[in-house]
Amino acid sequence: MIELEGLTKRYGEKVAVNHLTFAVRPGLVTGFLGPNGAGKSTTMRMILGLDRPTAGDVRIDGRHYDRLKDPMKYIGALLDAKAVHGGRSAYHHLLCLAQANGIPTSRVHEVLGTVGLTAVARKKAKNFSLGMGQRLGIAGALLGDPRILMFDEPVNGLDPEGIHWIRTLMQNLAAQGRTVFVSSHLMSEMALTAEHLVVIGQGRLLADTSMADFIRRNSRSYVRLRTPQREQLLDLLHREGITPVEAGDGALEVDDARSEHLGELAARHGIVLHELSPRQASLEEAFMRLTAESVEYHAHTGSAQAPQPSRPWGADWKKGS
Ligand SMILES: Nc1ncnc2c1ncn2[C@@H]1O[C@H](COP(=O)(O)OP(=O)(O)OP(=O)(O)O)[C@@H](O)[C@H]1O
Repeated sequence: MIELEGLTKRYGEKVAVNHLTFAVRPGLVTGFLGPNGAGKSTTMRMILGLDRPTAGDVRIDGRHYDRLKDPMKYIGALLDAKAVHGGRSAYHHLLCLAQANGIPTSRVHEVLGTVGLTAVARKKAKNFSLGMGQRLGIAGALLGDPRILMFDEPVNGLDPEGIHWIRTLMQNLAAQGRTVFVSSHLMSEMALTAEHLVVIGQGRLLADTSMADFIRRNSRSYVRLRTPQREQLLDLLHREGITPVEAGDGALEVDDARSEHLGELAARHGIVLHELSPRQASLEEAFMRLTAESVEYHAHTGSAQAPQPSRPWGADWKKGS
């Protein structure tokens, strides 16, 4: 279990992590989500005692990282896969780590097998592909057979096979009862991997919820309507007890409605429709809406920009679990 309490980190004027309080529980994969610059890496560095909190506290199984005897046996982490001495072979890299941390050599062979690097164990790490480097970093995290594992953006830049492998590995580690905490800025990836979600934006906690709950609340289906007779359509919908949402581009959205029903209703009242389309909001869209206000750098092209919220989704379930 990892427990954060009011964890805060300031760099001068910049508040990178702002009073974060949550717990990462064993037996499941917890996704740590946030847009670029949200404070995920800073939080993970504080968990590992690599950065000092400005305020607040973080404990690993009830203790501070620097109070852990043989910390690699409690918590294994992959923060930066490139942080390897390139001139060393995979085997020697892991052997050095094992010897420095009182871990038996037999574990080196075991973890090389687990991550599928046995055949290239004697090759120099500097010749490794991105995927092989990630696997080596993960082998290092697994070396002490820790109950807690933490991975910072482990699938960044990997091909689909590598992504699938890491996803399965994390789920297997959680199924063994371990605590698995993994950061990402991709909601779609987390939806396939994590059972629990912690979302942050500009260092602040935006959501701490089960994935099932997030999906249930955000699998919004709606019908999009566009008409040149907007006022008449609004009046008609209100008379029928239907409250549409303004889409921002002149269109109207009606939640949980059937397009046939709305189309027939408009036809009966002689209202022309230019659009009548059933839609399903994606989880990625829900995540972008949740974090829209806390994204540091927006793209300025319409297509790449986060959708403008027609209403603040997620506002009603912040921190709900
Ligand atoms: N050493 C530092 N000095 C000053 N500012 C920093 C430092 N480290 C991080 N920051 C700032 O703190 C904020 C959080 O950064 P952090 O790297 O933790 O975010 P992140 O969520 O991991 O982002 P990314 O997904 O881009 O890696 C950013 O605005 C960053 O510029």
